[in-house]
Amino acid sequence: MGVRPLNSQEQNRNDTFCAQFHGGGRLEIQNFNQPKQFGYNVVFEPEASQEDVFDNSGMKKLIDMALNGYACTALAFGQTGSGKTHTMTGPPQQFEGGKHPDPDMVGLMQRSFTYLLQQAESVAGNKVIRASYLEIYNEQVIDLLNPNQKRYLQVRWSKNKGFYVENLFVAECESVDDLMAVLEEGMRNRQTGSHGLNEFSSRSHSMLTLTIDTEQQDPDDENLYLTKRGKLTFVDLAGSEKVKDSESSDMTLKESNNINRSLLVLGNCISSLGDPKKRQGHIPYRDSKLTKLLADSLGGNGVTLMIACVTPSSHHVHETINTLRYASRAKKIKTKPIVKMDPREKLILSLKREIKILRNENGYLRQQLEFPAKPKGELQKSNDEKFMKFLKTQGKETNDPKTNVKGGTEEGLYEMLQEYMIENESLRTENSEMHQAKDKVKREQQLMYRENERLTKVIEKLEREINGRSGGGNGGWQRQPNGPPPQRQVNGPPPPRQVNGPPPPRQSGGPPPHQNLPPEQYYDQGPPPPRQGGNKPPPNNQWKGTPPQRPINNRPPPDQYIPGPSPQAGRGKQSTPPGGPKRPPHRLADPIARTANIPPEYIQNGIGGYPDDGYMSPRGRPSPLHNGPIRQESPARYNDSRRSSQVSTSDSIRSMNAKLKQEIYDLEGEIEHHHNVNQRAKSIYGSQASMRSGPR
Ligand SMILES: Nc1ncnc2c1ncn2[C@@H]1O[C@H](COP(=O)(O)OP(=O)(O)OP(=O)(O)O)[C@@H](O)[C@H]1O
Repeated sequence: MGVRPLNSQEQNRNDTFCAQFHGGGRLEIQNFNQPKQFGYNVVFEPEASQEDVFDNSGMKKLIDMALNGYACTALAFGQTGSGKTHTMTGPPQQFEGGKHPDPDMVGLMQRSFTYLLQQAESVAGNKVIRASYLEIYNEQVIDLLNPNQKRYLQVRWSKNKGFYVENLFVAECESVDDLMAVLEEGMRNRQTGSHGLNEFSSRSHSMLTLTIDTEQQDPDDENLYLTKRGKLTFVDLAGSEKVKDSESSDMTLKESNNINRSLLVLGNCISSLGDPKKRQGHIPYRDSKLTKLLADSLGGNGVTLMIACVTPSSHHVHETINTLRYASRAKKIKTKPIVKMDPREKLILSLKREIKILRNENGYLRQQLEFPAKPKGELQKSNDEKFMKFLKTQGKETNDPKTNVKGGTEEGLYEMLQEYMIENESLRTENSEMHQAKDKVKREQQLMYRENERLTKVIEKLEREINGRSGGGNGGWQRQPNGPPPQRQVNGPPPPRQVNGPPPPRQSGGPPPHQNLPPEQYYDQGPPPPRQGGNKPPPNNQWKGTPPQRPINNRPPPDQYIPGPSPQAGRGKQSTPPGGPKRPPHRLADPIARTANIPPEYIQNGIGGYPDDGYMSPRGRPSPLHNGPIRQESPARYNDSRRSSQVSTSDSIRSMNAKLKQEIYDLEGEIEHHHNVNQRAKSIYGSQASMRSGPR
């Protein structure tokens, strides 16, 4: 809010000074002894200098925002002769006849030019400032930088730009002098007139617009430069006037009517925008060219500084109160400022951001699945190169407006956008595959955990069995509370024991060893293989000499199994392999290997967990001691999983699983040994008894 001093006319008329200043933006107007209070952000008293106005109006902040890509507007409004032009440009007389303006009197616009150029220098990257200057006179748009053009300019609307003036001359400005020249040229061409209230009255609304393109480095990508298009518009409205007071002639009467009509529309827009209920409804921007061109500044995504100018004269108190009410309504308007960018660059940026997020996600998933980091793909490389090329072309286009490279750029841009979208899509697909694979691995881990728990129980049961047989004394062994039996050699023979010693006391009435164990707990299908000799003692006449005994120490450990079918009846189609029947592999020996899903070349190469040393388990599957592949399903993973780490959670669970199986295997051997000793002892005992009870 700016209150100018009383002018000579007002002083001569002995008008009273009707404004009182209470500080903190509070202003009181004496309306025929009825005080009216108003509050604003800042109130400039008549003594305030032009510098004070520039420093304290928030103009500097507005310029900084424009440099950062926001659309900003400084707009002066108020009654005719209230000091709008004085505030915006300094005294209007200074532009008369090429006079050199007094530096202390220059207004907000000239000061802003200087500040803008200073600030622009401190911003890194390329900057381009362009200026246009127009006026709306009698509801017609005139280019103030190209006044010879006889035609009035059209106000158009586009989805991207909003309302804009077609064919407006735009001057590129590199220095403060260039900007000053634009201002002076426009001010010279502006429609002014003289009337009863102002000798140099503006008869039109003027708009000087600076577009500020700043090319700045993307904080997320040092190779990426983004162009932000900030806008700074200075609006000096024509003043509202009472035709009676301004003593308008025919010509100025028409001007006054147009001015007042457009200001009325502006007032309607401001009151609708300032009312939260009406704001959601229709705002009558289209009712005047002024409001069309101010639509974005008022209610869109811009930031607007409104400077209401009033005279303190009691003679004009009514207009002053109107202006102050107008300003109070305008103060309530809330806009949503956003950074303006080239829509194509914006799209590229959003795609690039999405790609970055997807790449990060991809990297994270790869880490989780222990795949090696993906090298920069061809598509990705070419996209990045194309984008850099595009930016360079854009730069050339900017520097040389005559060069018509737009067609080529458009084509390249379209192609690049398409490729970005393809890359995006492929990353999305790959990521979703990896998510699925991750879920699968998790499920498999859970299965393994469960199986290990079960195997541990089997082992405990077998241990109990052995301890029961060996009387729980020194002959038996105890599992350490945590972990596998310490003394046992996994691939070696069982601990030494007296093979030919007395049979261990058998639990009376207990079943033979294997009858204690539910075979389905640890065998793949069907019952365990028939033991040589069976569980029952053979008839005496069939057993000659040493009873058949399984050579415990010669029994092949599980990792020496050779490929071959199960010796069980009905299961193996081949004959029993040399070296005696082999135990069938445990049904959980390799619960998750799915050879059917593995591509042949993957197996042939011996990559990805299948050993290529020729070792196979009894049924042609990898040994439980080897890590089997678990992630063959996703084709994207064939190549990547080749160097996958051996220390994954899955692998450690799997190796635990293998150890447990080995233990079970050994324990079974031990039980079998006990069983044989038992049988032998019984047969000896039986033959002695028969000798004792024989015919005397
Ligand atoms: N703060 C001020 N200090 C000194 N003189 C001022 C001040 N404000 C305005 N004036 C003077 O008052 C006169 C009218 O001001 P100005 O032309 O800026 O009014 P305006 O609001 O632009 O009027 P119009 O709407 O008719 O164009 C000018 O001579 C100007 O120098």
